[in-house]
Amino acid sequence: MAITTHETDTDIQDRAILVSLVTDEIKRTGLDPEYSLQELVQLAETAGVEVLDVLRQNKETPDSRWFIGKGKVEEVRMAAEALGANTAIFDQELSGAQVRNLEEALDLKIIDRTQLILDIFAGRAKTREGIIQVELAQLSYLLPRLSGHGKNLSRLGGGIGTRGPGESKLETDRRHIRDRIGELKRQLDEVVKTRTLHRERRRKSGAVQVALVGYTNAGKSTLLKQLTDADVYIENQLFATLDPTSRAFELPGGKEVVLTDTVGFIQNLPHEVVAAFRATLEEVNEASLVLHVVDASSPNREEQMEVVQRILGELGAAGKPQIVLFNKIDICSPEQREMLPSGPGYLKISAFSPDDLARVAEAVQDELSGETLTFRIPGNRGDLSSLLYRVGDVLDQTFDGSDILYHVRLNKDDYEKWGYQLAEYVDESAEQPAEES
Ligand SMILES: Nc1nc2c(ncn2[C@@H]2O[C@H](COP(=O)(O)OP(=O)(O)OP(=O)(O)O)[C@@H](O)[C@H]2O)c(=O)[nH]1
Ligand SMILES: [Mg+2]
Repeated sequence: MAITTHETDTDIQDRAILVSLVTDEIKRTGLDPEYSLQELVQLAETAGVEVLDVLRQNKETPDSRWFIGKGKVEEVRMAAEALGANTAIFDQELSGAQVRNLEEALDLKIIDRTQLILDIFAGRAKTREGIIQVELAQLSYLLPRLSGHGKNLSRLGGGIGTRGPGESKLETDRRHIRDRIGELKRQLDEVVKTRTLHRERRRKSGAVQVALVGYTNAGKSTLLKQLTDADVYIENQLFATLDPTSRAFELPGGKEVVLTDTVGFIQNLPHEVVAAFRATLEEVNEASLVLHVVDASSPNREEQMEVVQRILGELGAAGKPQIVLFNKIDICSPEQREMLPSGPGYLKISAFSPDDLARVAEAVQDELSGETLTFRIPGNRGDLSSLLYRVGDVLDQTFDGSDILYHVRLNKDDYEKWGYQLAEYVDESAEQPAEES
């Protein structure tokens, strides 16, 4: 099986040349290819690969045979020879034919970004669900890339080490892989059913779900640990967490919610991966509140936030109430702090500051229990006054000329339902300024 075999090859250290091709299409996306490449270096190191060199090429369109241009292939070959590389890792997705042609031309193991990510996942998966999902993603990625024949076929799924699904040579047969995919999907359905039952039970017991989401390495697991004393794996590397962990989390008012840590997101997260990890990521959809953890110290903070919002959208969770936690504020430069947006829905925190953790707990409580607003209702609008009493918890009322000022605690859902009638009567000047760090 895919996961258990990788130990055998760890003595053969992967020594790699990284390659990035910047096409016009990539330029049009506006994404920074250098940032992607930096990340590829981190991913490679996380996978235990020694990075020897990084080569780049600008080209209108990819070469259909080798992806990079012929001259560049020669350059990679010479660099590999000079530095003693045994692997080339491409930052963009390669077709099956391109992999085979490159292998032939370079006599190196050829891996692309997606395979590298899946390989890291394979090394991390601990739960049954995680293991099934990784293998499913690997095989879904591999299948359309299996065409033609040859010795290279079995190496195609090899990945770093031998964690790839191609480890067992027999499994490189297409039909066999299709069968296996079917089997894995069935197994996953079972796991999903069990998970759904658990969730149902949790829901019936009235437990409210809060999900920690964010870019990989933002500090999600650290926050779960700091907030709940959970014993979770924390590492300064990409994709430290693969399987979701849930812990009870007590809010200041004594109410308990369930806080869930999830797999981190990354740019260019391949579709196969999102699809395969849907079961895990379902947790996010079940949540009443999303805590979006951001590494505020990252120079790529904004891109990372966009990636997270886009993937939340793909999961159908874009409209969830969200609190953005700008984490790692302790290592931000004054300029970085200055640039951070502020206001309601944004908190600047360090996961290591007890005061900040208390503010997170307060914010979660406020968000879940609603907010206190002041309404200025004209004295002749008895209908609105009674609506306020119906949908909210009126804390006090004072008279101001011909108006009545109501201080009301509103439940979020109710306010969303009725707020359109009341919105224009919110008295902004009476609001508390948003809490700031
Ligand atoms: N300085 C500082 N470091 C932090 C803070 N929060 C987390 N870290 C560090 O950031 C690194 C990543 O933390 P994790 O909690 O593993 O991050 P994650 O979001 O769970 O990452 P993945 O599971 O890989 O997606 C670790 O080295 C943490 O110690 C913080 O507030 N300040
Ligand atoms: Mg984590």
